[in-house]
Amino acid sequence: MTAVTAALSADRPGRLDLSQWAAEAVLLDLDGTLINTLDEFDVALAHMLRGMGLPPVAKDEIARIIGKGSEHLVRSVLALALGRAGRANDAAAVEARFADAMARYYAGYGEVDGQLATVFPGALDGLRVLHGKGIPMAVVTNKPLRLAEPLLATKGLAPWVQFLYGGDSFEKRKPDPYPLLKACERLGSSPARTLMIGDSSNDALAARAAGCPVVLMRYGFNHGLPIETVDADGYFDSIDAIARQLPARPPAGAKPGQP
Ligand SMILES: O=C(O)COP(=O)(O)O
Ligand SMILES: [Mg+2]
Repeated sequence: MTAVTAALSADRPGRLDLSQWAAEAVLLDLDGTLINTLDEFDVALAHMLRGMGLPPVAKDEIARIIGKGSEHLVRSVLALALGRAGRANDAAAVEARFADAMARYYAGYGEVDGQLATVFPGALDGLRVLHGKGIPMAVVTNKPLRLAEPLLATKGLAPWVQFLYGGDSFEKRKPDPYPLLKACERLGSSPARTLMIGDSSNDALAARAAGCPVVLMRYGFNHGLPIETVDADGYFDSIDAIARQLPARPPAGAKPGQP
């Protein structure tokens, strides 16, 4: 039995007892996990739609679409707005406007990147605690690097994170396991000993396929669905709470079981 299975079969079936499980590394999602970026998405998309002469889309509708990358977000919002304007909104109509919409979206987002976003309570402390325990971290987001990089820096999270991978870092993105596997490779950790912390089914699916245990934040977006409907190893209200439970990483060279 692996240590993960052993910890899972403890007194809370289906849940991973983090205090009994030594993490070699942690992977973190960005939007909805570390940072609340809903207001930035809202402003950038409003800028895009205004410039295209299309009606606005509500914030709660945007919250349900976030998490699958900018292209998916822009295509979905375009289709919604075109439909509301009484215009054709099939795939061909959306594709015809896609490049223009993306350019407007990036321009709108670039003006507010990091300014309207807030770090979720406990996220920064959580990163500090993980760092103090010697656990290396990487951020694996579907947000493009050009937006993710300044955001992480502006919000003061960058110094705690070894690597950042965006939705455009590789050919495949979450829910594909590829970015998680590449992050593990770079961190020198085995997937089975690397904890993914996310906020959506996208993160959970990618982690399951990569063989990483996964815990999910209750405050995130998750495509508008209750988070506990997603198969995961635990559900938490703050990253701080996760970080405090995990044991410190044993020094390099220590044998399993050694203090
Ligand atoms: O869809 C996005 O742009 C952000 O997604 P994330 O939740 O992977 O950070
Ligand atoms: Mg997310």
